[in-house]
Amino acid sequence: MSAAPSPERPWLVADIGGTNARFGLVTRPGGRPGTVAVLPVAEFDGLPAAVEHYLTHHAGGARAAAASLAIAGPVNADRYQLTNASWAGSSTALGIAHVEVLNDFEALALALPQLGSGELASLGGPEPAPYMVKAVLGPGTGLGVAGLVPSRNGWVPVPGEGGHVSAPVVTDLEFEIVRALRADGMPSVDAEHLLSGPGLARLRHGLALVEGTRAAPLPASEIVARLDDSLCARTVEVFCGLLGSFAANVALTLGAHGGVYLGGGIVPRMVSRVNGSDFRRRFEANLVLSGYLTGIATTVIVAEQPALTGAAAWLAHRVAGLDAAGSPAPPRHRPTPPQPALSVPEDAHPEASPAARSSTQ
Ligand SMILES: Nc1ncnc2c1ncn2[C@@H]1O[C@H](COP(=O)(O)OP(=O)(O)OP(=O)(O)O)[C@@H](O)[C@H]1O
Repeated sequence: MSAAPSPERPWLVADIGGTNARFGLVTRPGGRPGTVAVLPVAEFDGLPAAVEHYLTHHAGGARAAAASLAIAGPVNADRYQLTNASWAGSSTALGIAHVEVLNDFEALALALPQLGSGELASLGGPEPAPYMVKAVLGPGTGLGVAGLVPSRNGWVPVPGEGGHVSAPVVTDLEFEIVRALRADGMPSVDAEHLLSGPGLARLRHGLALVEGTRAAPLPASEIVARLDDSLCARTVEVFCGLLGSFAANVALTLGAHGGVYLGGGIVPRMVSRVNGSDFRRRFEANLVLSGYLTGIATTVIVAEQPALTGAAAWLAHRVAGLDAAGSPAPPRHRPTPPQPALSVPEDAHPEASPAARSSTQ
């Protein structure tokens, strides 16, 4: 069991993505991470070299008493494997007495109960219901997804690999883009292949193919920045529509009455674009359960490095036995979820009799 953090023996927290490795220190119990630095993953051979660099060059040679590592990829006890970069190994190689390894979106989910209103921006819907299941997702180098479930003993994070489900292709244009990309060599159509930084570039390429034009490749940051370029603007529109449908899929799968939260490296940088897009209409556009989705808030996490906050909360929970999200535990008895406003059109399930439908409600 590790000691509480102090300025002399801080806790190291990290959020390791396919592009960026973010580090910070927690120097007091319950404190938020400070001394934050962001290092490029591609410039280091592996996690131990990046940790060594951070502690030596950004943290005054600090020696960590414990660490919490949020990794963009599957984790198994002390072992990690980045999905979109080469780093892999065991956390024991860091030589730190107590190390927790968790998924990066699991850490982001754990940050949610700690975030203030100034760290969140609405994308539509009602106020998020407290103490109900929450979902978090975010396009970055990849597409992360996780849930956060209230229990009698506090919040329970639910990691997964939801970015690798099939892409939520809905409109004729989206089908045409995917068909063009498939013909151009895209091997499969995971959601992450379209809803990520590389996905934005792929969507723009696909849109150009559909329109019979050629466009020199551009990175995601350029596509988002070029407001007066028609192809870039339409690419962002397609991205936002797909994102709305994907967020709805996650909300429906988890029953996320506590809200769907969006993080990652792209959406927080273009909140007004997403707000002015088809995102929310696509989120609510479900033939059977539109009323259910209308009652679910969609919110962008605009906090600085929120996954570090979640990684610190997880360590506090594991070391000091605090609620996993570092916040007061939810009520012992879960409130009844709002009843979904089911409005089933007569022709939605032509094979089902009214009696059969009502028995499922
Ligand atoms: N200003 C910007 N606008 C839009 N996209 C951007 C911007 N800056 C960076 N990106 C894109 O964000 C992605 C990186 O996002 P993020 O910082 O979440 O990565 P990461 O945490 O390393 O990745 P992941 O956790 O998904 O593996 C890159 O694909 C990059 O092109």
